[in-house]
Amino acid sequence: MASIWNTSSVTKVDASDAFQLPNITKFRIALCQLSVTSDKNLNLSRACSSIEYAAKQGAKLHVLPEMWNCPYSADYFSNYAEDFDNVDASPTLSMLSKAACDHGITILKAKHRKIHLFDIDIPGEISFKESDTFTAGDKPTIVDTEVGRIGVGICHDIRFPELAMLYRKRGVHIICYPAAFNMSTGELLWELVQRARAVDNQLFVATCSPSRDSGGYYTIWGHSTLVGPSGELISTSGHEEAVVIAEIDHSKIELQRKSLPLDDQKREDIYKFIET
Ligand SMILES: NC(=O)CCC(=O)C(=O)O
Repeated sequence: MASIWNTSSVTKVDASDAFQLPNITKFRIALCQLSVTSDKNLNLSRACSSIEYAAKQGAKLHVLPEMWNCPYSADYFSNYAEDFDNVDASPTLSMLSKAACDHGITILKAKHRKIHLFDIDIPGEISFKESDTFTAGDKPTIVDTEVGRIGVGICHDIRFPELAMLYRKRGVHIICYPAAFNMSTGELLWELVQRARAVDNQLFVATCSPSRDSGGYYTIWGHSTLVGPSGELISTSGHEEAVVIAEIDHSKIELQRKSLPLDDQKREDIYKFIET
């Protein structure tokens, strides 16, 4: 399903897309900003320890970075790839599945494939072409959990407001973006795009990045962050390895939408958002 701007028809939203408070209205989220090396087993064991730590802190939702088991560098991608249809043959899925059982948490309810591949060429600064090694996903990912309806995007997906708008229209409470922004675009844009997606759509945005010391040619910006529905920065990390534990209170969404009813103020006589 794709989303586009169009001036002649309206977004199709059914009753199940209306904003509803989830069963748990206040809970802790963990953003596990991991140091990623070329040693995959070490990456898995670090992720496992972070999940354990976060679970002990009472976190109900754990977000891991984009590329947390493999350095963000095209020459590693194919060697580190795993068969996600077979848990036993996948060291990563096996570890996550065990962690879910050990700590009584839910992992792996959906699979999101990055919709917008990161192809960039800033002369003298950075050049990267994901489309040389990856194929883009072709659908949004929405998953209902006890802590709310979650929309997923991966890194570069955050730059596309239409995806976040589509999630908003479908009743999402939190958009999670595992990510790995870089030093060239991170400082100027990373916080800006997160706050923009949150404030425009009046929902929570949670991001999680590897830490800066991660291996590979690409230097990572870090700064995993939780932003609230009025665009406020709730909690963030620096660039080093860290687990950010923060509170999500869904009543903030209701409050923000009551105080500033953007949906009612929209001028759909002038512009309309549709899904195709
Ligand atoms: N891994 C990515 O998609 C990086 C996106 C990024 O840094 C950007 O500026 O966009």
